[in-house]
Amino acid sequence: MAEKTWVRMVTAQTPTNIAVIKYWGKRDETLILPVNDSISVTLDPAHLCTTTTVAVSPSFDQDRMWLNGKEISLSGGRYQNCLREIRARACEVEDKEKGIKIAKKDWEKLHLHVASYNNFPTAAGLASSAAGFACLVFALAKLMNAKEDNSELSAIARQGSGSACRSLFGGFVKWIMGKAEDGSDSLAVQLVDEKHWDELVIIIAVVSSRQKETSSTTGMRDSVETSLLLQHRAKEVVPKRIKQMEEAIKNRDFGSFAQLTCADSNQFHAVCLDTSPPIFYMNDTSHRIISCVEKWNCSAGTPQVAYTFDAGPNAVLIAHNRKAATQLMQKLLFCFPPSSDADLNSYVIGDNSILKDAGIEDIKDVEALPPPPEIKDAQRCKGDVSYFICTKPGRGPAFLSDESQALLHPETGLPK
Ligand SMILES: Nc1ncnc2c1ncn2[C@@H]1O[C@H](COP(=O)(O)OP(=O)(O)OP(=O)(O)O)[C@@H](O)[C@H]1O
Ligand SMILES: C[C@@](O)(CCOP(=O)(O)OP(=O)(O)O)CC(=O)O
Repeated sequence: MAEKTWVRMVTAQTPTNIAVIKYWGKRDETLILPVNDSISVTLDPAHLCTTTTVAVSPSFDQDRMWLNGKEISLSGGRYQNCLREIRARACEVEDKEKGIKIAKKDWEKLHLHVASYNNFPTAAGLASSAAGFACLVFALAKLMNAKEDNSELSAIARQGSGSACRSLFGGFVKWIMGKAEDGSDSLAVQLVDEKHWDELVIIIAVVSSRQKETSSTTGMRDSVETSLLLQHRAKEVVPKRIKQMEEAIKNRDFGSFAQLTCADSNQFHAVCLDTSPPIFYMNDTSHRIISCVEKWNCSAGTPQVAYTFDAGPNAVLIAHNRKAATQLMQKLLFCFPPSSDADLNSYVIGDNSILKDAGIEDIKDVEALPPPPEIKDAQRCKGDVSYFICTKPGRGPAFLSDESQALLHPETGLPK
């Protein structure tokens, strides 16, 4: 090994994803092996993503990690499993310019520094663990010159958080549950890339950005132990739905896509209710959003928007196209206007150019919106939604080569 002065770094950016056929329940808790396949759509990293810098240096005396600027422990089993698996695949690295040579066997002794930043709330039901673990594994694989492809890396990210395996790809992604006891065939594959169905528009209603009461991990463990509906779902319902969903995505059949997405979200929450003690992830605002979309889809004759909810009250709304998204925004802003002192540009974030299409420039335009005709006696619930994020299906992980975007200092390897 060269002198004890160098620091080698890699920075990557990884998207989050939202399942349209849900993963809920493990058959192996340690390896994180699911009881059914799942399918997700990757969200545009321009609006929701994790940035992670990983560094190695002979001067580091222990593995350390900083999440959103605060040091956290890496001693947890999930971090340890990911680090062990990726270290086992590390290869020789040589950078003649910097005088760095790391032999394969050196990786066992060398320590790592990791700094990660989520550009959205952590542990608030917006899948920070998915983007986070995918980014960690993706960046480490590059740092360590591992030769595995993204599907193989997904099987490592899976051991950090199940849903993380689906964040190794853009577009629509399937997590194949696999059969092997060692989990080697439980990995993600890309169904289609983000260009395949690029007219879809996604609006997330952040109903609460507080940390949730029952984590996904605990919730699904309780469901596996107590819910009969979960067993029926995994065995009888999901396998058929996966096939139908793959067809709907391949054919860009929005009617079928929306019907399957909504039904699967509702069944996942029914499993939560069927769990003992029951788990309530959605709240009154979530239910009002469902009702608003259902009434509109019904009156339009064909589905305009699909809704899906993860382990929290936030709604992820997938609109057929820009026109449907514009109408959706008008309906949502009528039903859930911002509190009077709010600034519209911080109430609707992400790609908020949709506001312009909707003819909304300021709060006065929101106040003047007509009630959605399909909702009888539509109520206005000010302040029930914290904010909206407008986004779309997006690409998979990418490296950031510009050192100024690194989260660690290139000389000290400590957070900037
Ligand atoms: N950028 C990151 N890098 C590594 N680990 C992360 C990162 N962000 C979050 N995590 C891990 O994920 C945990 C949060 O996961 P949790 O499942 O509770 O919330 P979530 O993923 O935001 O919500 P959900 O999975 O329900 O959508 C954090 O405590 C941390 O351990
Ligand atoms: C409701 C879900 O979002 C559950 C996600 O669960 P996690 O992947 O967060 O759970 P662990 O594997 O225990 O880390 C549905 C989904 O993403 O498929």
